[in-house]
Amino acid sequence: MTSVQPKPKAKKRFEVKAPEPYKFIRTLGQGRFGSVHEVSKTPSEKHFAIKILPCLSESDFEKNEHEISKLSKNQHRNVVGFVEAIEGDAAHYVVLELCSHSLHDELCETQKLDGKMDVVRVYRVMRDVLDGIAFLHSRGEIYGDLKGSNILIGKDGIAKLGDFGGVVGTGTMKTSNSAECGTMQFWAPEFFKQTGKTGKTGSSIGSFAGDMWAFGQLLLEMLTSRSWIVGGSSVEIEKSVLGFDIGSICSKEGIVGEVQILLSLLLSKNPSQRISSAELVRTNRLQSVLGPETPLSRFFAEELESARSIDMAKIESLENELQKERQERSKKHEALIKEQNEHKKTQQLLHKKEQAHQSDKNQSQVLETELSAAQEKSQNQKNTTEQPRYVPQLLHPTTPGLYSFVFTDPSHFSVNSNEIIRTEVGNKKRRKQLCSSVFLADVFTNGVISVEVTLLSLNYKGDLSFGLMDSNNLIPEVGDNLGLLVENSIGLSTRGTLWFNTPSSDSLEGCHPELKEGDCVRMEVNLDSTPRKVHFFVNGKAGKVYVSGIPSSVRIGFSVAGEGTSIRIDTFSRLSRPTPISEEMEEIEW
Ligand SMILES: Nc1ncnc2c1ncn2[C@@H]1O[C@H](COP(=O)(O)OP(=O)(O)OP(=O)(O)O)[C@@H](O)[C@H]1O
Repeated sequence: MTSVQPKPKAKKRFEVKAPEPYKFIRTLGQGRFGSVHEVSKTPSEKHFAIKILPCLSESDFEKNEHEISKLSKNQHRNVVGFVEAIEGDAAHYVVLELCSHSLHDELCETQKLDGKMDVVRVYRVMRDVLDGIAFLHSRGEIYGDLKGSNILIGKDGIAKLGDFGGVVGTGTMKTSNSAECGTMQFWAPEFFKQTGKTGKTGSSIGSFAGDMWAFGQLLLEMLTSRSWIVGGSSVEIEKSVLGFDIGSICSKEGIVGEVQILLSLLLSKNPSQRISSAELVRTNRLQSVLGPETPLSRFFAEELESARSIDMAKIESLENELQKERQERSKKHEALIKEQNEHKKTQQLLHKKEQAHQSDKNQSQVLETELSAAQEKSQNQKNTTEQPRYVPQLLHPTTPGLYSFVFTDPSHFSVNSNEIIRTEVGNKKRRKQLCSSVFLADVFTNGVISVEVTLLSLNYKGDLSFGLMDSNNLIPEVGDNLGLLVENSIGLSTRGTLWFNTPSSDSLEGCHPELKEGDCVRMEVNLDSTPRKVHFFVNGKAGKVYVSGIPSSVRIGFSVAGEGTSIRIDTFSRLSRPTPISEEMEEIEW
């Protein structure tokens, strides 16, 4: 019997088949430069996404290597997870974390239903995107292709930047080929270089300010549920971008106050007036999409009404004034505390002296031995009752150990996995250690949150404070004081002092022993109890006091003064139940 030879198929340019040990499951999408597929890995059966980038020429090879290198070197909570890259005969296979959908899908769904996206959802997604963009910008990288289909929503619900084909470092020129330079609908006006003929594009596409324009377009699209850049051809799109006027869109859509200012700062046609990603993170302006209006936003809205344009200098000077006022107040507060502490010390010394005169020396020795034995006994008892009885649960279960941060000034820190190192101390001319702060990106409003850190390296006594602040505060500026540098904050300093920058309490010395390198500090914030509470543990031992009446929404972070000081975040979890507060602990009101 002769076997029938199958007719040879026409040779494909590259095979849409997964490389070993991956098995093809289904196609997820098709981009301009490659297709994306869901695959499972044998033998674990874990699912991933594989992006197939054809590699048919030298220039394809370079472009693919560039994308892979940018993605693998810039891993972050808000960047799609890179697993590995496999070089095939005619393609590069990039294995990625499998995400559930793109922001573009979500926007299409909302538009189909004729609805508007919930503002909390808008805020959450855009804050994730901003953190990702700010992270890239802090490393001198431009994202270059921000749009809904490049924002992927992970299985963990976190928005991440995907598709690193557009990423370039500063100083790198991009080609003028629009197919390789992001998507025209998201191009900033300055990228359309008018040469007399419309449709001609500039030679350098992509800048930090260009990323912020695209961020603004995306935010506007999410808030209004429609895209404002229209047109089917490049000429029409160019016309639409150059004629774009955020002022008239805001009045048409009834967008006022802080949100209008935010959009105007992002969608300013002048790139030098556009807000930077670092400034947007620092000022926390994005939070305005959540409303409600503040007196400051009303002031700005009135200003806008009359001027119809944003006076950047005025905004900056207002913010500087506000900041100065805060710093003055916090200096006064600190001086007052110092004075009170000095007074307390003198009083205590006088009291001790009096006691020494009155008592018999021998009797006092007997008493002291009895006292220390009793203290030891009670400490032992305390330790047994304070064993943590909770089941830790990671807040970001799919990316255990990787957290994202908000910095006073990212250039003052370097982050290596969960280790945060203070690299710069600011204005060295002043020969002073200037304090800088770093916060976990999350704002907490409920639950029992436990954050445990190890002090890896301390530069000098009292150079670090670990605590929380009211999330309504702006991220503080670099400054002279420790504490968290702002009002409505508390922190445990490495001197063992509990700092209070609160309306009703003074800082307390000796709450814990002085902290040293290698010590492990845990802060437990209970936002579910009435009143809300926070307490600290050093190497498992609770302090003498706990704080009640903390704000309903808080940020957790550090203020660091010493150059080279480093901390590691060991656990960051939600506890199923709070650690009981011992009756011996004193309650101090916020
Ligand atoms: N890691 C992933 N997990 C799940 N889906 C993904 C993943 N990466 C990409 N996708 C899906 O595949 C589609 C194609 O992605 P790709 O990045 O190749 O192109 P694009 O962004 O849609 O288009 P363009 O190439 O024009 O930028 C995306 O729209 C997205 O829906």
